[in-house]
Amino acid sequence: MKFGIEFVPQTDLNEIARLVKLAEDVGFEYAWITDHYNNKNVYASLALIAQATETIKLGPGVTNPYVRSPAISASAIATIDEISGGRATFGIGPGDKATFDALGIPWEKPVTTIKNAIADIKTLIDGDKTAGGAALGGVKAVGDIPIYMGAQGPKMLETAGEIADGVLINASNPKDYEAALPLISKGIDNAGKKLADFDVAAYTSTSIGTDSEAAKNAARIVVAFIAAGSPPPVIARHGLPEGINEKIGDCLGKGDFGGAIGLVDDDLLDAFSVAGTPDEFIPKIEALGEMGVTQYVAGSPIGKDVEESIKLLGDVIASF
Ligand SMILES: C[C@H](OP(=O)(O)OC[C@@H](O)[C@@H](O)[C@@H](O)Cn1c2nc(=O)[nH]c(=O)c-2cc2ccc(O)cc21)C(=O)N[C@@H](CCC(=O)N[C@@H](CCC(=O)O)C(=O)O)C(=O)O
Repeated sequence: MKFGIEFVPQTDLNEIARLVKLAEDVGFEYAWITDHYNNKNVYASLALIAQATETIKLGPGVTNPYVRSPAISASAIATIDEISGGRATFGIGPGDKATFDALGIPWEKPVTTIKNAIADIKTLIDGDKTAGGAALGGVKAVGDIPIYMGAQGPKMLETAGEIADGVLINASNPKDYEAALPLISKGIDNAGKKLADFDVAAYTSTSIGTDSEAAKNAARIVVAFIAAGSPPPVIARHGLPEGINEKIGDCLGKGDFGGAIGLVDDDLLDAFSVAGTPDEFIPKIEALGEMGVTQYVAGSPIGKDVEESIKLLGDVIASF
């Protein structure tokens, strides 16, 4: 099992770079930085992290093909590869409708758009010319840059299997991977590739601590947002009460975070996060591995005390 860590670049970037260095020191192999237009810039964040670290691979987790053209993304990730001495990875997903509505960007044919974007980005990173004649000049990737797709829908998962080197799935429970793996495998088979060469990364909401209840409580608000954004089939997949996503969504919509958190019981925590003590973590990560997960990505909130939690995750990593 490989281990990654996710940060949302909305806090002090030098602190994030310091925490990624700590993560590298305790055994994490990947750092993924989320990309939302209303947060700090993902590539500026990655440049700082590249300077602060030596071995950890790093990249957007995930950008999208709508806010930046493939040429701009290719130049940006090739630059990170150059700065980091060949450690760049590249995560790209379809983004979300709410974002593009706010930006006035039409969100059309996401599968086709991602396929075309990845084809152009690969062409440019490889130093070749696109059909339109674009080519990178003053920046050159050090080597191959693995391309991951952020995906959750069936078509997007199959497409990831077909055209990417790995997939980042926003899901924390083995049931989600039981459903996702056949779709990813279909795409891998379509492309004549091997599952063994493909990285299935579980982008999980993580909260670890020495006190189980405190760790679980730290995850409840994040799980509330995930549950509220989960479609009915996902609620049903986890055997959760029908309409719980709407109930939580209503509380969040009214700013009633206490009410939303009050609705997040341990079944919801188990469905949408990995939370508890290190001893509780190990069997949960093993269960994800049994479903075909090959990279565990520790996502928000990571824990009540992030620095302490990264060290505890280091103990978990040491046992794999
Ligand atoms: C588009 C959408 O794909 P999806 O994978 O479910 O999208 C949900 C999320 O993955 C997407 O919003 C991501 O960008 C969210 N996301 C992030 N989104 C961000 O904006 N920033 C992030 O940092 C970020 C991180 C992230 C990490 C992991 C992860 O799994 C997702 C992440 C969907 O509806 N897919 C369906 C339908 C696809 C579709 O539109 N098909 C049409 C069009 C086909 C065509 O396009 O040609 C058709 O069949 O006709 C499907 O896959 O079956």
